[in-house]
Amino acid sequence: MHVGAHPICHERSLGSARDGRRCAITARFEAHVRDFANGYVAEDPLLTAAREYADELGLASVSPAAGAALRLLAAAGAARAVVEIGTGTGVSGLWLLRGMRPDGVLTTIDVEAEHQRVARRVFAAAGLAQSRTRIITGRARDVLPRLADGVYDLVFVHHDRLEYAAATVAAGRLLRPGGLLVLGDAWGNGRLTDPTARDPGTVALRDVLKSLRDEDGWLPAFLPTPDGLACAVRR
Ligand SMILES: C[S@@+](CC[C@H](N)C(=O)[O-])C[C@H]1O[C@@H](n2cnc3c(N)ncnc32)[C@H](O)[C@@H]1O
Repeated sequence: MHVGAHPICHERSLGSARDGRRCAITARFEAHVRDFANGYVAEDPLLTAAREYADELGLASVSPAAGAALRLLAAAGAARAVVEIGTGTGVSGLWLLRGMRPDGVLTTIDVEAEHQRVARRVFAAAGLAQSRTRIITGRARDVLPRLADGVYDLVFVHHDRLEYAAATVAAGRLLRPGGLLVLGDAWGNGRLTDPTARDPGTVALRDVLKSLRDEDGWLPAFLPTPDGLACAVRR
């Protein structure tokens, strides 16, 4: 077991971030940062309800901090055409739509029609016209080849880590030059930086982040929201 002074609290403690243990001060600091980031832009009751529906279905949704970042990114890019892979109950979709141009269309894909039924109700309750969303039921790998090349401003990927690499390749084709790819849940539920985590989903996530960083076609940055957003602009 590693024994050493912790870089943040300078306490000598048994264990370190490396073997998954953290001192109490660091844990409190991390909780404080997470709570501040999630509370800085508060969710409205509709987003809270959509998140609760997701919880009931056993689905993860983007954190409030990640949702606010998605809205920011869509607004900064004046996004009109957005693809989302992983509709869920519509939490991330609603954040994206609120940042997009008023005439923008969200194309959102999910293999589970039941999840999309809830999302459809959430979008309607938000007062969005049906024309603002194109909700496609199907597996990402079957649907993505049917979407047009080079016309999308933003692609948000939030489904199955084992399919993030294929979705990234597809996004390279779908995005216009200057368009933005965002991968959700990019901390891999905390496993990304745990060197002992070698499950296939975590390994796949590390590989896709490395390829985004190292390949010429992307300009990458990692946004450390509580759940992590890996972003890259299509050159
Ligand atoms: C984490 S949830 C998405 C949550 C949503 N983005 C949000 O924040 O509200 C992942 C969703 O991806 C869907 N999914 C999983 N694998 C898929 C695949 N291969 N193709 C399409 N959808 C998939 C699941 O049914 C689930 O609804």
